[in-house]
Amino acid sequence: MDSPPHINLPPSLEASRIAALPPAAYYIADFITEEEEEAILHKTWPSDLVKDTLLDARPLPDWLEEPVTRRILSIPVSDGEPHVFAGSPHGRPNHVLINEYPPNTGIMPHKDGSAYHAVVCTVSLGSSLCLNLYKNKEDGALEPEPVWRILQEPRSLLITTADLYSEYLHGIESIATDVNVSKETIANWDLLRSPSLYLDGINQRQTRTSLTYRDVLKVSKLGNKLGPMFKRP
Ligand SMILES: O=C(O)CCC(=O)C(=O)O
Ligand SMILES: [Fe+2]
Repeated sequence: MDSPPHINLPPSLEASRIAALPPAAYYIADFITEEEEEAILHKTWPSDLVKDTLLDARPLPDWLEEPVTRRILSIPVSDGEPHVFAGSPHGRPNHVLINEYPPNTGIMPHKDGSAYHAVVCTVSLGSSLCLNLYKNKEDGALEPEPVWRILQEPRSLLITTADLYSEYLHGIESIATDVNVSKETIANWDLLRSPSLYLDGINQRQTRTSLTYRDVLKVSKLGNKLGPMFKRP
């Protein structure tokens, strides 16, 4: 499970595409090192007053830009193409949401809405858990079972875009153990760092912290209009 001391990023996101999902989602298991994970977790301790709050600092502090933003911007979507934020209004993420999920903590199925450009980059720290993707029935009600599940390992980067952003909902179950974890049920199984950890079908959760990088379209209205939405459930 040790992460490499140096990170070898894929030559393009295409190499990390989650083929089972509609275009397009990408998963890079080793996006940061254990040392970088530790350093970021240290920064998000409550003393730094950023946990579970909207970080509304511009520009983003160095420890959120380096290494994560720099690496995101360094990977072309495919050969000869620019990075995944090239088409976004600010050309880069300008906003990071930090969420903490102790065991038995989740987030209700939801869509992220029109405040953001439709590219979401999530770095996971500390523990693995499953992100569920849901769709609405014809009548608008939520299908109770997820259509797909993505297992997010610590130090991984997950990128979701396009229809996955606008047409599907995402959520995390409030459970302590993810069950039925297998090649058949996990969309990104072939891209996992350590699939052998889940051969019994079980992921025992520990506290997972996520950093969600997005481009907020209208930065100036952020404080007034969006602030209260970002409290954790
Ligand atoms: O923590 C995550 O991976 C998801 C968070 C999320 O969906 C959100 O904050 O909108
Ligand atoms: Fe979300």
